[in-house]
Amino acid sequence: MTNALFNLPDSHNEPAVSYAPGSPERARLKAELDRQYNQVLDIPLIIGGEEVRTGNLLTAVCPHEHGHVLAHVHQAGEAEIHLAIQAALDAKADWENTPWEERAAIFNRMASLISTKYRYILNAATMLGQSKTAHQAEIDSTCETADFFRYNAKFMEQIYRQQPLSTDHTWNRVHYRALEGFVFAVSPFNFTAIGANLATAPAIMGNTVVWKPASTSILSNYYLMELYKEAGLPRGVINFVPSRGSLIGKVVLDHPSFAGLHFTGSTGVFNSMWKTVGGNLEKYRIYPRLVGETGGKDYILVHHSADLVEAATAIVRSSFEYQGQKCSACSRVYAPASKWPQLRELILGMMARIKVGDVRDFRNYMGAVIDEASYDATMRYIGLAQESPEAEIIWGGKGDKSVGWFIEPTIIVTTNPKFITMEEEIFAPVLSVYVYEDEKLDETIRVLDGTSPYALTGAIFARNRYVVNRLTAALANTAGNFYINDKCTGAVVGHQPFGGARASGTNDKAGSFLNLIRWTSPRTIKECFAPHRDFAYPFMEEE
Ligand SMILES: NC(=O)c1ccc[n+]([C@@H]2O[C@H](COP(=O)([O-])OP(=O)(O)OC[C@H]3O[C@@H](n4cnc5c(N)ncnc54)[C@H](O)[C@@H]3O)[C@@H](O)[C@H]2O)c1
Ligand SMILES: N[C@@H](CCC=O)C(=O)O
Repeated sequence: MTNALFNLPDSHNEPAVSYAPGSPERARLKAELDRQYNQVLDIPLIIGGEEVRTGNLLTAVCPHEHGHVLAHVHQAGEAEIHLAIQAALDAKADWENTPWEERAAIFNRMASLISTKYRYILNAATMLGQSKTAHQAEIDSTCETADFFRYNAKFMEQIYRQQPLSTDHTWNRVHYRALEGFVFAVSPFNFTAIGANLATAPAIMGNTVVWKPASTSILSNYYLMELYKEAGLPRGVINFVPSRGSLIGKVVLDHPSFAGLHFTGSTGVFNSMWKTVGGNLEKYRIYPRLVGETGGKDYILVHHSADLVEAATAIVRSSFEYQGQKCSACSRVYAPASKWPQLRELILGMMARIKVGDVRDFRNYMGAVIDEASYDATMRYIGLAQESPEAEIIWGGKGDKSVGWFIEPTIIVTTNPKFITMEEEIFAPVLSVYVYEDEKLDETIRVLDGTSPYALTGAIFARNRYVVNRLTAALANTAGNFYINDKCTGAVVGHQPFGGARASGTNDKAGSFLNLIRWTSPRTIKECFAPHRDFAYPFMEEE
């Protein structure tokens, strides 16, 4: 429809439900958990709106009960990947020419469906398939996902309103085109909301997408596709292509119409894709946009002026919520020697209250890690700490993978600030602590800055304002998301644009207009109302 300049509904953040004992929401979530636990889905590819079954199947299981199958998932081969690319290209013209307010309406409907019918479906799928507790599922698959949809519609509107100056005789306009080609979205297992945002952020800007979800978050990601369909997203705009990463990466990145990569995952995978793109440059029609948010080795630095209860709370929450499997999770702490005995006691007091187990039991604070590879890798790191004279495990340290991939929340204290667990991303419930001499704060800042290649999130705890100011300046390049007297996890869409630098990614800030800018190729249009009629300059006729 034309002949009106529409205003979008105001954006707001979806309020989280508490699932308190006896609440109707808790009863509905439990019922949905039972429904999904007691069925085995057959999950197809979705290409151009059609379900495609290849018969080449992977199983999706509960990480906390790995013998329990949730779904059989059809995997794409080379032929289906080509079909998905073609479906995205076929859908492109209609979608990019759809008026922006129509696209925004679909996104607002997606958000409304999440806050009502799909809240329980997505939360249950995220709990069962990714082993999140009810609270962690709620803030991810409901709140953050709905927030991405509502706010991205608003950010699109903001971008489109950015227009250049004009004069009496010229009208200058910027036309925010979609990219010429299709976008490849590749998502990690750990946030349902990230899977949602990686595919839909390019889509709201008029692009069509080939989406490769992680094999270990397939259940919730499949329900997202159901939601998009129910909200009226046209066929072919997002094509759902579960597949082996290395296969789909090779086929897609080889295609001349590949126009952009929207990736979140490990640094190694992103680096390898970037290299492949570099080697293929001459094949492409355009320079592809490469957006990748990658690994982290996030820290909390405690100053002796800090409130220790607040610091201990932040350390425990950001290290162990969702089993430490947030890219933002705290995995190294720098604690002042003068306060370490009290801080340690406070932390251990909280640890004693943490229960680990099946997430359907709402008393558990933690579930299992995502798969056997993660379990084995984490236990190897714990083994290194057990054997080292430089490290002492002061909490946890054991694992049991007989039923689920369970690892005790583990705290290592090391005398070596560059001990391997202070340096490498483990992506599991393992926290390392280095105790520094209070008077060596400057040296500790330098060590912190130079210890790990990552720069995603970091937090400081101090009440001395001069110290807050000094640390904020000195640690400027150590984190793309920096927190003062708060935990280093839990960025909220529209409030804390999210992304890191160094080896943590391209810092294109999910949850802000900065990310959406990457999915448009602006065209400047100058129209002249009084074109010149004589080519000559005035001084050409006389000296
Ligand atoms: N910075 C952020 O915002 C952010 C957010 C979430 C997770 N992460 C990071 O993600 C990682 C954990 O997630 P993960 O284990 O799912 O990451 P991963 O890198 O193993 O996988 C990410 C995705 O890439 C796919 N993939 C793997 N190889 C591929 C290839 N050659 N071509 C194309 N796709 C390929 C995987 O199948 C998956 O879908 C951690 O490093 C974490 O820090 C970062
Ligand atoms: N945005 C989330 C982390 C996403 C990565 O896994 C947070 O801020 O905790």
